[in-house]
Amino acid sequence: MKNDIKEVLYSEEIILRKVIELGERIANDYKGKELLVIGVLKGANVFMSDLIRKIDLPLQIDFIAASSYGHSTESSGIVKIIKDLDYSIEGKHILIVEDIIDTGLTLKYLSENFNSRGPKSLEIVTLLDKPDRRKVDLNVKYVGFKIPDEFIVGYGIDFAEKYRNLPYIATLKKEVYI
Ligand SMILES: O=P(O)(O)OC[C@H]1O[C@H](OP(=O)(O)OP(=O)(O)O)[C@H](O)[C@@H]1O
Ligand SMILES: Nc1nc2[nH]cnc2c(=O)[nH]1
Repeated sequence: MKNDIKEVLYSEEIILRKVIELGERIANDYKGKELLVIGVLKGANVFMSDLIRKIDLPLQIDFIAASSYGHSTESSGIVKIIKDLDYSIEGKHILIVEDIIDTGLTLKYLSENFNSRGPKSLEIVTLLDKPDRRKVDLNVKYVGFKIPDEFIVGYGIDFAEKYRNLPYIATLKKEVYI
């Protein structure tokens, strides 16, 4: 697996520092409120597990599994819900957790879907953001790192379901995915 890596962009230590910073900001913003944190599977799983342990507040968690059709490096824009939420979000403060925002199509679809269920508030936290790739407007309150348009893997993020268990975020050698 490590032979496929071109460059480590964010080490375990750098990621941890960012997760702590985001967790503290979120805890501060939601003080006194009941928070429901929703992870978008599968990619956000690793980030979400670390993040919730750095939010020093009582909170609940839930997951939704969404996927763009296709397994290439390009988002198709057609979002499919594979596993819906277990609980109602009506009247609750919702924080959606994503690993990466690219075109924004996944979160656009999920935000509209969630907003139609009547939450008290709805915000987004993402570890990685590729603003140059955005196809739709999105209001993202918490962003870990803004990254250029490079294909990355690790820390939950896959290529063809591999590399999710890398503890760092890295670029792949071109010959691996082309
Ligand atoms: O902004 P977008 O262009 O919509 O792309 C971002 C989405 O793509 C990835 O998920 P993917 O569909 O690959 O599923 P996964 O989380 O199971 O890997 C990522 O986790 C986001 O959900
Ligand atoms: N693995 C992976 N999935 C993505 N989805 C959107 N951008 C990316 C990326 O850079 N890497």
